[in-house]
Amino acid sequence: MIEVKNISFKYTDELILSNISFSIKKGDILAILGENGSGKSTLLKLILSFFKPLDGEVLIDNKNVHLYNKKSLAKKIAYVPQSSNLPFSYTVLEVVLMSRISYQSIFSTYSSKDKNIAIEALRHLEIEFLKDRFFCDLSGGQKQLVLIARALAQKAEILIMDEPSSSLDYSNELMLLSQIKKLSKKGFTIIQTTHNPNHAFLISSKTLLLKDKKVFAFGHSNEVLTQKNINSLYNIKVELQESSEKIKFCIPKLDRY
Ligand SMILES: Nc1ncnc2c1ncn2[C@@H]1O[C@H](COP(=O)(O)OP(=O)(O)OP(=O)(O)O)[C@@H](O)[C@H]1O
Repeated sequence: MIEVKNISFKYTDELILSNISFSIKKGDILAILGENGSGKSTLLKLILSFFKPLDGEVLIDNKNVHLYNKKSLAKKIAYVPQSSNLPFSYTVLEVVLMSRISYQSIFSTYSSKDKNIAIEALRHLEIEFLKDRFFCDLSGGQKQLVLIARALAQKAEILIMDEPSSSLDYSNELMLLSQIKKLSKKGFTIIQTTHNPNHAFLISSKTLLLKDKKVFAFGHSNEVLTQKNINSLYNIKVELQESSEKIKFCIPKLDRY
């Protein structure tokens, strides 16, 4: 359903990504991990068609992303940016309603159906009470939840999230992971970048590790997130253990520091 084929990319002279290939299916949750600056956000933006790759292509349902028009692509794929500084001087409800623009003709305004969908998305994330607040007055975590609600209201089948839980408190972080898992069971495909291997163990069917501009490993999370790979990826020492529910988790060793 999403195929990234041999893409390379540079902003200026220096290559940022080199010959990246992988593919995922409907219902997959893909975690992308790598050091700061390894190109995770750039890769998301290439999938979203914000940039054109130097070489290679991204296919969604066998069609190059650059061949979709804006509205039809917005019905396929929604983006939750790494964002708390977006300068929106709108209410939360208005920010979420922005996602419905691809469902309107040029002259129409938001319908009551659009409003209901926006409210439903806020309710889903338990933040309906924020609907009349100004987005710019919210905390970083609240803003993040609003942007996720905006993506849900877009009703796209693919969600691309850039470190979605980075500014959430522990409870909201777990709520978000559980929501992502539920969405994948409903057939949504989710790609998220994360700095936490435990998030990948908890919910991701697939994991992609980026290192030195290339794919360091890609495949089923439990096969990719080995002790050896995590240690090499970050140049750290971790130990892997397994919970009583057979979920692996990572314990860092601090003696390297
Ligand atoms: N607009 C830009 N112009 C020039 N270089 C850029 C631009 N955006 C990112 N870069 C560079 O591209 C490289 C990859 O950045 P990117 O944001 O994709 O990394 P990342 O893995 O998402 O990082 P982090 O984990 O810190 O969020 C970095 O060296 C960064 O400085």
